[in-house]
Amino acid sequence: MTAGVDTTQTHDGPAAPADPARQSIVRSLLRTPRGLLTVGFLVVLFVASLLAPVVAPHDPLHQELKHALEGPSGQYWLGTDGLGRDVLSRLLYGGRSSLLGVLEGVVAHVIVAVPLGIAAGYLGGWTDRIITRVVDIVMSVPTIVILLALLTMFDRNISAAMITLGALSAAGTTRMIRAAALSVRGELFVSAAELLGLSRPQILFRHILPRCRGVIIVQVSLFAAVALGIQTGLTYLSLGPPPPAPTWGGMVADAASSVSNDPWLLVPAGGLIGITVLCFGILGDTVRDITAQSSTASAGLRAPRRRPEPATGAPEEGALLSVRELSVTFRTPSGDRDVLTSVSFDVQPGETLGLVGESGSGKTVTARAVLGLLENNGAVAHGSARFDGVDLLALPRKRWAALRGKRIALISQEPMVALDPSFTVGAQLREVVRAHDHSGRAEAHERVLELLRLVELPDPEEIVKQYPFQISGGMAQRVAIALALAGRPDLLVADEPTTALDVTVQAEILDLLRRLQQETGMAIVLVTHDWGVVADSCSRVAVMYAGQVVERADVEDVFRHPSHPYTRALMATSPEHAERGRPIAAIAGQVPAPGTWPTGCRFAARCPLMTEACRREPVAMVDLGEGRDSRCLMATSILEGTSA
Ligand SMILES: Nc1ncnc2c1ncn2[C@@H]1O[C@H](COP(=O)(O)OP(=O)(O)OP(=O)(O)O)[C@@H](O)[C@H]1O
Repeated sequence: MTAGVDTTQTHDGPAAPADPARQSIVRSLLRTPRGLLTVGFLVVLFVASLLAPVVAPHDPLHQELKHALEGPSGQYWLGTDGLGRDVLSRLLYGGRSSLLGVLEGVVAHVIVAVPLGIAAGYLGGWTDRIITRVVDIVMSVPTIVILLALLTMFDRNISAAMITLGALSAAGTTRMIRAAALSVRGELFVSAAELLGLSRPQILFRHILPRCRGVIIVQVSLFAAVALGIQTGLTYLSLGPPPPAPTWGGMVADAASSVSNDPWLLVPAGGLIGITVLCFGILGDTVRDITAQSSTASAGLRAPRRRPEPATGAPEEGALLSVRELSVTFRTPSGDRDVLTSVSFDVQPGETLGLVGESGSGKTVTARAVLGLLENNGAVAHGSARFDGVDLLALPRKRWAALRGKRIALISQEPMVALDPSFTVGAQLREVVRAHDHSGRAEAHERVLELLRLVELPDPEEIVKQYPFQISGGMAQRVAIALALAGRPDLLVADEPTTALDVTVQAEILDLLRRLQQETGMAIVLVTHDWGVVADSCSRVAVMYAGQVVERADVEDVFRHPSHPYTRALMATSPEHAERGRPIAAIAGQVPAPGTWPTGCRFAARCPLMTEACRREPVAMVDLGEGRDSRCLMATSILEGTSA
């Protein structure tokens, strides 16, 4: 393996493409012709209405009966109404009350929907259940009946009606924002932020809210279109400001009454209302297209949250982390699936434990369950994970905050998804450093540079200014390691930290982890399927197969004498064990998927040593002494060499 890092290298892999979520929605909107056209139209309309006293060519109330019902002319650009009033001026003045009504409704809509939707989606649990029920009830309320009653009670107060409309219609928007927040909550950078010790308000304002802004803009635009339609309808029915005050709805009503004498009169008011409603709709659709990825949030399946049954089994003497009988269930569309059963292992301070196994064997689920980061549809059904004497699986959320990032940290396979693309590397590191050290800006900046030097990143002053998509995968993984080290953790969970990187960078990152471990004395749980990595980095290993640990031992023992046929087969498939000139062996068959596990040994169908006894009943872990365990009936004879 290569030691050290080429400090002249700035890119050790292709840079990731820019994340659309990072780009300003407004900028993207203005780049599309329809976005530019609709935004331009609405801005001109708002400004012209606001400046009506300055820009309107006539007094909107002034009557010139001799000019009644005239068509467009040099004097009256859009003609006159039945009382000889200038239509253009009335439209501009009418726009003030119509657009003000829309604005009032939109403000009420946002004030109600955004906090409720975000709270329901991000906080979940009871908050979500209560908000969802209230939303369901409000959605069944007939809004228009309430508006009509309100206008009768409050003497045609259109502002009260629009504010009520905004608040009542917020129910649907609350649902959409909830779904978006729920999906963002499941993203790895949010888990990583939680794990790095950031507080909930910090995560809410810095990570969740910006990600939901696309959905918010879409919903608000669509609501504005509806609000304008309703506002116009109410003024059409004379439920708004009384005549002669100009309103768009009132102008349509006037035009309708004289449509047989002058059909033109319907065109300016009707056309303007139609185009404005259309513009709000197109605006919403365009923003939806731009933020398609983030707005297609789905709530997903949720597993019942239940307190895991405590596991028996004493922790190993002096262990920093002691996982016992860990079982995890996922709720899937085809029913509940056990994905882990009775996983147990120990990690001593300062040591590296390798979790090894084929794809789908349950390594990542084990790591995430221990860290309290299971996806929404997953739940720990049984077991314990004692960290320094405290059972992590039984910890309430609040007490997790005291451990996350400070005593336990995570680095994942995809460094890019663990970094929020909306912020520079420096901003993200500073935020985490300040959360841990409670330091000032300057002090935090110094610590950030120190961390970047610690992970051997060249030119830290430059890197702090970069966004994650501007740096390479290898550099991003170093930043992720720096983030993890910010809280000076005792335990680092590294989930295949080099899988997404190219081979030379993999070696550098593993060297870096080893050096950091020697310097800081932290323990590491290293998830990998690479025996080379196990040999180089781990002191102990837990081999996983189909949701179980099938062998636990010191690394030297495993390499010298594997006691489980699966370990033997897995090692034989490792490129290091391939004989020159021969193809790398593969284990015949596949890991059985959760839900299809046999009653007996789960490896039986692929095992060369399988006997009838193996299929009969579940195989328990056999203690082979000297810290070795194996889930194989033949383990002793394999070690004694009496089995082939
Ligand atoms: N959210 C989920 N819902 C349902 N099943 C899941 C979920 N997450 C993981 N699983 C299942 O759990 C099993 C173990 O997955 P896990 O990701 O832990 O495997 P792994 O050993 O880490 O594999 P890899 O090396 O490919 O990452 C797999 O069968 C997987 O399909």
